[in-house]
Amino acid sequence: MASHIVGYPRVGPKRELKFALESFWDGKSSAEDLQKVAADLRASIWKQMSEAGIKYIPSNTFSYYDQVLDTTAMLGAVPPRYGWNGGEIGFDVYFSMARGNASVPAMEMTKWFDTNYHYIVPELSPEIKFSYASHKAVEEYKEAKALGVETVPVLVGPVSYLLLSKPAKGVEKSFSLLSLIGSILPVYKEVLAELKAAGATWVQFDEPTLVKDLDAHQLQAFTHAYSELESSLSGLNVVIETYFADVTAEAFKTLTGLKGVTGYGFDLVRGTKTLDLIKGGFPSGKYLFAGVVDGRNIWANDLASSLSTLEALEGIVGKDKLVVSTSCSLLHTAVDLVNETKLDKEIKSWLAFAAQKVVEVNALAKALAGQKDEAFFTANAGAQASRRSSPRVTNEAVQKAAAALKGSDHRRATNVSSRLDAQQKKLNLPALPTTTIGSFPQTLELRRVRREYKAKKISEEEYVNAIKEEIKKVVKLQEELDIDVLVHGEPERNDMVEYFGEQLSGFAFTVNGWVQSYGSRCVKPPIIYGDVSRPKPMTVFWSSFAQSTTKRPMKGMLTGPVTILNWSFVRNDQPRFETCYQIALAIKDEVEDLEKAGITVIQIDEAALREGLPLRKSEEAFYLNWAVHSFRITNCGVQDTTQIHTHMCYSNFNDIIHSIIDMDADVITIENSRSDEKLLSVFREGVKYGAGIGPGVYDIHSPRIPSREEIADRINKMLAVLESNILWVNPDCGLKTRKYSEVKPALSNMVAAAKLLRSQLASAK
Ligand SMILES: Nc1nc2c(c(=O)[nH]1)N[C@@H](CNc1ccc(C(=O)N[C@@H](CCC(=O)N[C@@H](CCC(=O)N[C@@H](CCC(=O)O)C(=O)O)C(=O)O)C(=O)O)cc1)CN2
Ligand code: MET
Ligand SMILES: [Zn+2]
Repeated sequence: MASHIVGYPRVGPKRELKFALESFWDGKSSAEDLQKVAADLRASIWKQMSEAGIKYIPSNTFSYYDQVLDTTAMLGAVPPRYGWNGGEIGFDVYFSMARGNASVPAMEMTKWFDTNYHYIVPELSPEIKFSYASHKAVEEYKEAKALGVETVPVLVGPVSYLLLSKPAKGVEKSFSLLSLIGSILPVYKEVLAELKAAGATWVQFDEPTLVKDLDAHQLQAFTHAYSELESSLSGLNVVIETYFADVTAEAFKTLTGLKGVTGYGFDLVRGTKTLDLIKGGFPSGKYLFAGVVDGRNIWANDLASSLSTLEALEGIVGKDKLVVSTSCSLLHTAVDLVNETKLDKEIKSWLAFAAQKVVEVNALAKALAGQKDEAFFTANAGAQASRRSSPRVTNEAVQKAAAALKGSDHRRATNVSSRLDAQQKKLNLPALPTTTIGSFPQTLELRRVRREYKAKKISEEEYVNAIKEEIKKVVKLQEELDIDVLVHGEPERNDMVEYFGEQLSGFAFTVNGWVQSYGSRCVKPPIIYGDVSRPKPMTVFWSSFAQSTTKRPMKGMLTGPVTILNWSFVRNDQPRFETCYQIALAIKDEVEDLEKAGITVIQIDEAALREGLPLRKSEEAFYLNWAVHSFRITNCGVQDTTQIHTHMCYSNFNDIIHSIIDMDADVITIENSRSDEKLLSVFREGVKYGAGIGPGVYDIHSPRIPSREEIADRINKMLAVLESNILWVNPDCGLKTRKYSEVKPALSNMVAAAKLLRSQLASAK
């Protein structure tokens, strides 16, 4: 019985890759230093899997930034603005595409399906000449082989690659991305030939778009692509991986009918309906890669339950054709539980990170082969039982209060335009008010202060004073820049979700449970293991202090329930909406305490609302309903004069704009500039929108500093579709990842642009 891992985290158990990348980008270390760290990480992962007994070990799942960008490099699909002149793509071009450089902005970055991972969106045009420009897949295969490890090279499948791309700017609308399939397949063929020559016997194509609602034309593209590849695939075993949801009956039919393919991988955690399709008929002689170990979460697998699923599948596909696997790449979970020294022992026994999941996959495969590790299974059953019955998981009062919310409605009493009038009387803001999204740069000094306080190396008093100084500095800077609605800069927060998790009951934390979000940036999602409640106010102290240092309005800054839910590792023992309602009640208490403390503008970030949208249309309405309801619960109790802001990032909102309006926030600040202002088209199409809105005027994910003219130009585009009295001026997102040397000139240009347009508006009157 065989075992397989779809993919593995590359950042390293202690974020070694992150530090190596950032040091290289800062010019503090060489390309060779970076390559050495990367090679050591790959070697240790391969060794670990091979020692665990995994049969199908992936290679080419490492990436210096992103696997879709790696595919863009493989295909030589570099947008002309990066000045690439052919040849093997090096760090220069590669990182310019990812991060931009002094003269050229970065490529667009967007959410990878419904995860908190972000990929770099390929930009394609009919004229593009593809060429084999990065041999990384082959090099990694050979590198593992040289270490004595036979691997399965993983490629982003050709059809998913195109479906995840976008037409380059200026390309005519009728251009179909799928029409490029014939142009990219020759490169894939070269890669396959080279892999075969190097000795590869298996190859894995990740085609996760197969879990979406695809039309007949899109499905046809898979059939076409794989029959085109058939001769190149001969002599290789081929597995097509799908993940993140179940596949439709049509997609299942297409997939299992593909030529040249030996096996199919399915996510059997999120895609339980796929089980019925498999039971309804699985092609004989083909391999089933059964993804029973959850790659999206940190819970230990219920081995007994997985084993019975696998036994049933064995009856269908045959003993020698069933492969035990993970539900998706382990990229989306934390790396190694071994490094968690501070976790409560009982809670720790409920968990498995990537390294432990590898062991689970292997234990299941061995059990199927009749070599069950009884001790391992017994310990696992014990942990499952302890989690089911532990009193620390349940809080009946919370359960009751949350249950009462379901089915009821929660809304502010007056409509948004009359609220905005009441707020303006109080706030007296200029036209095109300027603001920022919340965080200011997290300097090394600041991180040191937080770290030393956590480690009890400095006293509470020293810590509080240091944070107060930082807030004063940030307030002063904003006043000097002449920003209208201020923020305190979030210096006391490590992360906008983790910070709240740390103060709510029902959450546990890790020390090293990092998960890659984009590039070198990682998050440490808290673990929601029990019913959620708020023992005491969380932000009132800092927000009140910040407000006391300025006459300008200071935004209270909270993370909303949907975002806390979507960016945590959530319970899998109750529906997501139940957990979300519990968090909503906790945030509601916080909103009301802030209002009582005299904070008149409160921002409740719902950065992750869009990414939680189910991948299948049929499930969207249900999600949007409870998600938007949860948001409204948090602020339905405030006065008309309290202005509620929300913020969202990376959002393709056009399809859910009515739900966004239904959140009934007074002001929304929204990412806009790193996605070619796609957001604005929804207003161009005439959607009625009356609340305040601040589409981001510049991309904060890039070190590049936008000019006043460029920002003014962006604001002008907004004014063409939105009334000037509802428009706000702000960056795309928080500034915590930037340096002050970037933030000061960028914000200064932003305020100058707003002032320029204010005067133009005034003289036009
Ligand atoms: N949860 C979440 N998801 C999100 C976002 C977000 O802000 N939060 N933003 C969007 C974009 N994604 C982002 C993801 C991460 C970061 C980010 O800045 N991450 C930081 C980590 C932030 C953090 O929590 N750092 C801690 C830990 C500090 C630290 O690094 N300490 C050292 C200690 C070393 C020592 O003891 O000497 C370490 O652990 O390495 C802190 O600042 O307090 C990073 O990777 O650099 C930004 C955006 C989408 N998804
Ligand atoms: C990822 S959304 C970020 C919102 C948060 N208030 C910040 O400014 O960092
Ligand atoms: Zn954001």
